[in-house]
Amino acid sequence: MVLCPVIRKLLHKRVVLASASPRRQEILRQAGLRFEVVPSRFKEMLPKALFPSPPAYAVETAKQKALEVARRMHQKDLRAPDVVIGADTIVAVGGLILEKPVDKQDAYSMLSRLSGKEHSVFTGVAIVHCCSRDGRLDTDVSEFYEETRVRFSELSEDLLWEYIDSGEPMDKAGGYGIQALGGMLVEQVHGDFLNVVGFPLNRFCKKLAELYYPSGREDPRPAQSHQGRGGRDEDGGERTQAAGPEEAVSSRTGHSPPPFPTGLLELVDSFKASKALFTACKLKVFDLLKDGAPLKAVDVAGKLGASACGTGRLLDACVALGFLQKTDRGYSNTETANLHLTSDGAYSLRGLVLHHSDHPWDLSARPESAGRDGVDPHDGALGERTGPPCQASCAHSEETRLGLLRAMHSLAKLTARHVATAFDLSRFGSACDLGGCTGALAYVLAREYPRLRVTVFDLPEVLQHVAGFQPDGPRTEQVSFLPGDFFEDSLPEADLYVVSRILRDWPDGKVHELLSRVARACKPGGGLLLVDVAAGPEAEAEAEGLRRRAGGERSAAVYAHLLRRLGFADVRAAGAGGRPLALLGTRGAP
Ligand SMILES: O=c1[nH]cc([C@@H]2O[C@H](COP(=O)(O)OP(=O)(O)OP(=O)(O)O)[C@@H](O)[C@H]2O)c(=O)[nH]1
Repeated sequence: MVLCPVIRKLLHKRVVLASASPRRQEILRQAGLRFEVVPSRFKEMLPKALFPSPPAYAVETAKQKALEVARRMHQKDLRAPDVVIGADTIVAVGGLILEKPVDKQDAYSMLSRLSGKEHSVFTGVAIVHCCSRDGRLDTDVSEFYEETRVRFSELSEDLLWEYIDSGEPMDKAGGYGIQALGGMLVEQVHGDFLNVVGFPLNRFCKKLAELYYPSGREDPRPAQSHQGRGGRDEDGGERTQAAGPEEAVSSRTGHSPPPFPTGLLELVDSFKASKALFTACKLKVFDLLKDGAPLKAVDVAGKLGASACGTGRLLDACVALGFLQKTDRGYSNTETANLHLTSDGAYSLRGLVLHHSDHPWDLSARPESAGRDGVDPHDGALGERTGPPCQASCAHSEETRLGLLRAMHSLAKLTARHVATAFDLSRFGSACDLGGCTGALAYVLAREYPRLRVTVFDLPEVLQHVAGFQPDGPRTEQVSFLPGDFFEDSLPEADLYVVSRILRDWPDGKVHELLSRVARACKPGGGLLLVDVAAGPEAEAEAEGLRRRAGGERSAAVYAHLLRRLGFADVRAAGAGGRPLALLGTRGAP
């Protein structure tokens, strides 16, 4: 079947994943689904002998997991989510069903049973559409399963025990994790790999497509049957009620709707997601949940002096965004939140988030830029506009400038080591970081290259604040600060010029002017390190479109082309965390 973009169909629904499996959460999150996680309390103890086949068992377990969550959530708030997804993964070998091992000995007997043989991995999935009406919960279950066949090599006793002692088998069906160490055991996989990991994403999308893009206009929904009448869908799955996707209604009334405004709705949705993050940071939710025991929504509300209901919604939104986790004991921070969203985390980005929240337009513009010589960094980035009215006032206030410095400092600190090590810069003896602000990158460059002397060149009104941002530990003599304007003054002499995170909001003309000045100042054999490029070909295209609309990064290809035109040769790109990060060009002979 032809796949359609289906995940977006769930973006505007409240979706709950009834699973504690981190793998399922990751697979679905990476597919772009937004959801809350409410692990099911359903005990996986259905009598296996009653099922005609192993997948029938997996499907029923998945369904019971999802229904348990739907009912519990409905009972709690008299409001069920729109969709609950449940899944169950099992291994079937020689008529036996293997689930998660209960102890090491159990893991040993499972793995030795699988050694040198082929087995099947089945994941049953239930998609439960819920509707609370007059205090009653109506559910509509669609279900399916996927099979993947996996062949193991012959496993030596030593390998078996070494693997078991790694601890990996314990929370995995069949006692192995194909995505990690367990991959060593596997000789052949026939079918969907993600199905083995715990969630058959491809089949899930096809199922959603069946539900949300019904084929014929006359009878838009796939043939369905109802619970109690023993109906089965084409996968052998039981359906309790017809699914209710919106297209079905419009087809029945004969009304043909306009094209679905996906981009617009996604924009609204991402605004809501950002808003939840901004609000939680402002209210210091992550500070509150740091280190301590998990807290219930009412307790968080009490400490914040906010309403329990609103706080609960905010916390659930943070769970869906991956910043909080929710268990029976309450809410607690995820690793990401501890590291980046608390006020005093070593890599805190809270300042950046707060600045984004208060000054969405001047975030990346340099603090001094607005109003200077009538140059507006957003010119071009936002068409003919001469600058947002908010900019003059917010960019001039001292408090705003400090907030912006804090934001830029935290971001530079977070990425500095990646930037400093993206290329081998040991051939350079001196560097000049243009607009290097608080010196966050300069200090890391100095630490990585003990021979390198780094000058931070920035406006006097910026440099007057840098004392408050000096790094911990011994001050390095390698770093010095020089006041100046890189558009007006001669650039300090250096073997390497660094242009990091300052170009994104400038119009093309200003970018060209600055890089031309760098090219003129750079000696043959000298370098230009340019940081802040958009990721990947798709992201590049998107970045170009987005940048034209609202400012932002340019693609690596655009910058590389410009650097070559300006006389830089051997322009190379390097990335970090799977996305492009920086370009290094070497100045050729003029
Ligand atoms: O190769 C791999 N095979 C299986 C897994 C993981 O194994 C578990 C299967 O257990 P189950 O389906 O019962 O799910 P739980 O983890 O108990 O979570 P629920 O709350 O949904 O019941 C599953 O986590 C797979 O991801 C694996 O990681 N690799």
